[in-house]
Amino acid sequence: MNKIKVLHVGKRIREQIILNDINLEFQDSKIYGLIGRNGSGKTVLLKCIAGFMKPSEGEIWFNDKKIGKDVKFLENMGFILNTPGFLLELSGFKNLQYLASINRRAGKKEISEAMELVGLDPKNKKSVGKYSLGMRQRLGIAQAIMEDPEILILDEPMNSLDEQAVEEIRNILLQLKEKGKLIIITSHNKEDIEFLCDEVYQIRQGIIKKIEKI
Ligand SMILES: Nc1ncnc2c1ncn2[C@@H]1O[C@H](COP(=O)(O)OP(=O)(O)OP(=O)(O)O)[C@@H](O)[C@H]1O
Repeated sequence: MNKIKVLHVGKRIREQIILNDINLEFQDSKIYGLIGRNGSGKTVLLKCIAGFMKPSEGEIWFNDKKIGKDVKFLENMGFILNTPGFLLELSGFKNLQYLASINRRAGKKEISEAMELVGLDPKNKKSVGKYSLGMRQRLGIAQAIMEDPEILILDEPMNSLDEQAVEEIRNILLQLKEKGKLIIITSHNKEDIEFLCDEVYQIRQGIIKKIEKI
């Protein structure tokens, strides 16, 4: 059973308070949504949870390990944060192979399966530079799931996707939840959040508030 605890987390960037006393708890088999205006701090919070950014105050725990102390980064995590940077001259498959060589947890089979799941052909030799935005976004999702992580942190995973793709990705996320994954997503699309998330939180002026779903 995985649990993430965010305890009294604050973040200041150059005297600006981005996050103020954030307290949250996340667990397996659930999808959590973060909403808020542009610049409200959603990405900063996700980066703190992942261990890519250090909170100014407070602690983040992954099970019995403190992020930034016992472990550098959240363990067993797949993520999309910012636009995924791919090597434009290589195919999608080669890009994922390159990224998989870092952790050595995903081989050719796992990469192909992740690509097929998001509707990309692993045999397609087209270079990523010639991919549409939607194809790149799908590749980003394939990269996040190829190592079969227990935790998924996805910053606007539906960006640039058309209606059909959004529907497909929604179903994939729901399947992953059924498999026991802990998923945190941000979205500007209310419908995605309503449809997908078990719990929704809004960040406003650094403060987080649980939104009761209608
Ligand atoms: N590395 C950084 N250096 C300076 N300021 C930053 C940095 N990262 C974020 N900020 C500032 O923190 C605030 C929150 O940014 P963040 O990216 O978390 O917003 P967001 O809610 O994800 O917005 P969006 O919906 O546009 O993605 C913004 O004012 C941003 O300018």
